Amino acid sequence: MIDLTERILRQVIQPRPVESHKGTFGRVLVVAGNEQYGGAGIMSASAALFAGAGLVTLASAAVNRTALHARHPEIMFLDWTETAALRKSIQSADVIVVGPGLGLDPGAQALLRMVFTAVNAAQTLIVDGSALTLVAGGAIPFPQQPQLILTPHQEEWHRLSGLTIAGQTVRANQTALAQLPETTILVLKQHRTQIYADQQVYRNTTGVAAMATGGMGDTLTGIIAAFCAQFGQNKKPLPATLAAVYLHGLAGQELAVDHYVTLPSQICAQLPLLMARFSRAGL
Ligand SMILES: NC(=O)C1=CN([C@@H]2O[C@H](COP(=O)(O)OP(=O)(O)OC[C@H]3O[C@@H](n4cnc5c(N)ncnc54)[C@H](OP(=O)(O)O)[C@@H]3O)[C@@H](O)[C@H]2O)[C@@H](O)CC1
Ligand SMILES: Nc1ncnc2c1ncn2[C@@H]1O[C@H](COP(=O)(O)OP(=O)(O)O)[C@@H](O)[C@H]1O
Ligand SMILES: [Mg+2]
Repeated sequence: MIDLTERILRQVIQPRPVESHKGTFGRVLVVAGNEQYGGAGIMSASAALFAGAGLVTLASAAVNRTALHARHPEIMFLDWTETAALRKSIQSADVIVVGPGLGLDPGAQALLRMVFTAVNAAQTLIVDGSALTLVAGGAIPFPQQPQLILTPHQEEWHRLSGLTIAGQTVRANQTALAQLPETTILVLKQHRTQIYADQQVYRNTTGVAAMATGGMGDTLTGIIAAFCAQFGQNKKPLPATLAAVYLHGLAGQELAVDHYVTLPSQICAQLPLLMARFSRAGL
């Protein structure tokens, strides 16, 4: 087990090239947030925006449009029942997040099937929340083509792998991961999140109990997405993922010095400050 340190941030977060534009920093599409869990989609997309993705689109239940734009007009919005437009949006994305607040009803199942069918081998697909629970149900297999990043909490991993929380040992987790598409990265969230990839296991050393608030995992998906979009090119999604997990915890930890609880929106606001600090450290 390799403990993550600040070094991963200096290694991954680079000063922005002078000759650049929004397209340089990647296109993230977030498919998330039904009528009940609209906040999940908004938090994931907001985190992608604050973590530096060049263009962010949220595909969600139509009712979430105004709430999103009242907070962040920078994020584009798509009604996820507009299937042709959604398919087009999937095709032009570099990184897709699917699942936070998606729900488990037949509409959510159809949407998940559609996303899994439309993604291609050049893309990164981050699967979280309800989407993991739906796959665990057995009727919708993970796609083989894209780079998969799964971000279950321990109960979601229980549903997916069949391993009880007490049975989630390193060896058992590695064996379960070997049943999934070959290059899958597993981010197994808990108070000290573990990341499994390439036969290796990493342990996050940041994060505090002040972060135990609904929406904190939704927020992590957006940070991973933005990091893969900006820094995960040339088939290097693993360092980008490790840095995103570390940064998410560090933001919460620093806030917790004088905040008893830390909200996802506060974590987002910290991200550009921390990224500036660590990109300069690399100079
Ligand atoms: N504002 C919004 O829109 C929000 C929308 N959300 C969306 O809601 C959907 C459902 O997601 P969900 O995570 O809330 O529920 P579910 O999948 O039933 O899992 C909970 C069960 O797992 C257990 N558990 C065990 N270990 C655990 C661990 N380490 N971390 C966490 N849980 C752990 C836990 O144990 P217990 O609390 O009982 O001790 C409980 O029995 C999903 O799409 C999500 O994206 C949320 O993000 C919230 C904000
Ligand atoms: N006590 C804790 N210490 C450190 N990190 C925590 C703690 N509680 C929660 N977190 C972090 O918050 C996130 C929770 O994810 P998740 O349960 O999926 O939340 P949600 O679905 O509500 O967005 C994970 O990244 C987890 O590591
Ligand atoms: Mg979650």
